[in-house]
Amino acid sequence: MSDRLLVLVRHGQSDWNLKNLFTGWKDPDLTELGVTEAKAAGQKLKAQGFTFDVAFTSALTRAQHTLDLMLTELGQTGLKTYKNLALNERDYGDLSGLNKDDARKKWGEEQVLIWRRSYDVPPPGGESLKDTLARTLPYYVQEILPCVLRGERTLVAAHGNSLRALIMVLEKLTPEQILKRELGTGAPVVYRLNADATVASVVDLAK
Ligand SMILES: O=C(O)[C@@H](CO)OP(=O)(O)O
Repeated sequence: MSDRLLVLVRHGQSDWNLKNLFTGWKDPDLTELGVTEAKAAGQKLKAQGFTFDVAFTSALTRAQHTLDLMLTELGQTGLKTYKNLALNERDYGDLSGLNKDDARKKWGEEQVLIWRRSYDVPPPGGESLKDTLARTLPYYVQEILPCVLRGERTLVAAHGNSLRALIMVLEKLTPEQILKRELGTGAPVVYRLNADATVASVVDLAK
């Protein structure tokens, strides 16, 4: 296989997504809708004929559960899987557990958008996207990318912001461009890489 396939999937809706709470490194599980979204992601990949040789996920339940559900749908429950906190969600620090609308009322729409989507402004006590990238990128380069370049078809189930950090590098996005990039829950993004690790093609299966 010299397909150099890399599929990134954000976990399905979590209990705290539903409650509109900043989540970060807190560890809520999927909601019923999140379970449905994760299964649908697996079914979508299966319908397109994908199978995988290796999977990576974070140390958090919502991503691991999403991966398990996808692998069940794919008929690949025994797949070699690596779990690492390098793929965890961005740490929201003092905002963790706060309601996002309450935060907007308290600090204003613009400040909350800066904390949620800017590249280098961290929320109080937490990580900026740049900080998140500083821990996800080495793991990607050292552990994930070698699998992809060896031709192992690779599935990654992680989080909105840890994946946005990787996508920023993969798609060479500027800090302005990444601000607007949102990832839907349970929406696979399918990359094929060139031998030099640049992106040959990207298909967002949510669209
Ligand atoms: O709360 C979080 O950890 C993330 C992902 O759900 O939220 P946001 O989209 O605000 O970065």
